[in-house]
Amino acid sequence: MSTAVDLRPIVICGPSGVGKGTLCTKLKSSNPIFKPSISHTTRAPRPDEVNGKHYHFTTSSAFSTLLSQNAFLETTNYNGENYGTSKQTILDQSADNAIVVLDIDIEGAKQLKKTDIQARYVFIKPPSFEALEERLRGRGSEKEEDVRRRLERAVVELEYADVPGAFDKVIVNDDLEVAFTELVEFVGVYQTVDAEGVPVSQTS
Ligand SMILES: Nc1ncnc2c1ncn2[C@@H]1O[C@H](COP(=O)(O)OP(=O)(O)OP(=O)(O)O)[C@@H](O)[C@H]1O
Repeated sequence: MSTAVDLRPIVICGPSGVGKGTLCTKLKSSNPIFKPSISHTTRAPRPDEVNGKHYHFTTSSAFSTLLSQNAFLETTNYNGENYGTSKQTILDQSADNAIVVLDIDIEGAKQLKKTDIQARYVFIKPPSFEALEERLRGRGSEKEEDVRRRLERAVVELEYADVPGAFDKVIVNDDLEVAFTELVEFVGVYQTVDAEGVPVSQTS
């Protein structure tokens, strides 16, 4: 017997360093149905990158046009190039039988809520503020000033997570495996490949 799979995108929010990326990576490697959203970018493709698979490679003027049409949930500028998560891309990927997993900040989530995209919103909480600080410092990828800025932002994000109805599910990422199990249960699609990539079961 097969049950219809809920293809609504999964939005994963939470303060920097809480483990969103770690959980998203685990989710995506547990079942090929989970896909990251394919961003638009103005940067040139690298030799191994395929347009429409790794990114939607776009000219600066096309990017500006999309921006003026309010086509993006969020945009970033990195190394002088623009990157954006397009709402239409999320709709297209969902129509193509993928569950899009979005690791976006709260502002991006608020933007998404204003659209007609029916997503499922998950907030990842640290077991404590001290644990968050420890993880951020432990990762060692940010300068002290940046760590402080991220922690200040975390206070605001954690407050927003407590607003009734802001998220469909709040998961405390204390033990990673426990948090991952909670995430999988919420999403309702069980793993088809184990950590070695060996098939283990079908979707629920
Ligand atoms: N449950 C956990 N217990 C201990 N450490 C963890 C746990 N989950 C993740 N980590 C570690 O915490 C650090 C931050 O995790 P990660 O980079 O996934 O966070 P993030 O929320 O994606 O951050 P950012 O938003 O800045 O990208 C990493 O070093 C990761 O290995």
